[in-house]
Amino acid sequence: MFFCCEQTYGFNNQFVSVMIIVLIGYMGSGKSTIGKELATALKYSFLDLDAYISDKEEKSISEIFKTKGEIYFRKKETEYLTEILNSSKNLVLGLGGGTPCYGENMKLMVGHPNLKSFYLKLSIPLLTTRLFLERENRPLISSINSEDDLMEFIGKHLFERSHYYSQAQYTLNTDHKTPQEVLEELLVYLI
Ligand SMILES: Nc1ncnc2c1ncn2[C@@H]1O[C@H](COP(=O)(O)OP(=O)(O)OP(=O)(O)O)[C@@H](O)[C@H]1O
Ligand SMILES: O=C(O)C1=C[C@@H](O)[C@@H](O)[C@H](O)C1
Ligand SMILES: [Mg+2]
Repeated sequence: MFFCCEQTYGFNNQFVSVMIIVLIGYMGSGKSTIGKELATALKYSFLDLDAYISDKEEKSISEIFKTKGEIYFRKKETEYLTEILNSSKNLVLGLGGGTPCYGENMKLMVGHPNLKSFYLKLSIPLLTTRLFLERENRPLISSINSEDDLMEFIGKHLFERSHYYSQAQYTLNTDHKTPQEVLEELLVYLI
């Protein structure tokens, strides 16, 4: 295994480790929202894995799913995740909702020496309310037409995915918390 991030860098005659903070969670759990604020607070760069994949492939995530299929997307997701984990700068990384649940992705992160991972946990009813209004650009749920069907889908999906999400180093329950409150809780583990 080779991680650039294991290296330390001379800085003002000190050695400074590069740190990657990874936000894990279901679609709509707040990874992008909280991630940007956390990066600003820490003066780190923010990287959203979905946006990174979209840039590299020059297609929206929905277009990738439609034209190349989900398996192609999952292969690229692992490839780009590996690339990012090997990068050598301080980073807050917001994963895709499914990233921890495929291939060896979770192992890559758990075994990484300079990485802290946080699961932003949100209950099924709150995820449903949030996602029902924002499902259009999320290909796995865009064709679901009622809140009841969406709630059932999310419930089943979380039943399968929780096993992976809960391998994060820290789990934060974010129900009824503002982004600012979630950010403050996160910072407690980082400062
Ligand atoms: N703590 C919060 N309280 C209320 N609304 C929130 C909170 N965090 C995020 N939101 C809202 O929920 C929606 C989804 O948030 P966001 O896009 O950050 O989720 P995500 O985890 O990045 O989703 P995806 O995996 O689909 O990219 C957005 O409209 C965002 O403004
Ligand atoms: O939960 C998922 O599997 C996904 C979540 C999004 O972030 C995207 O990565 C994509 O739409 C798949
Ligand atoms: Mg996002």
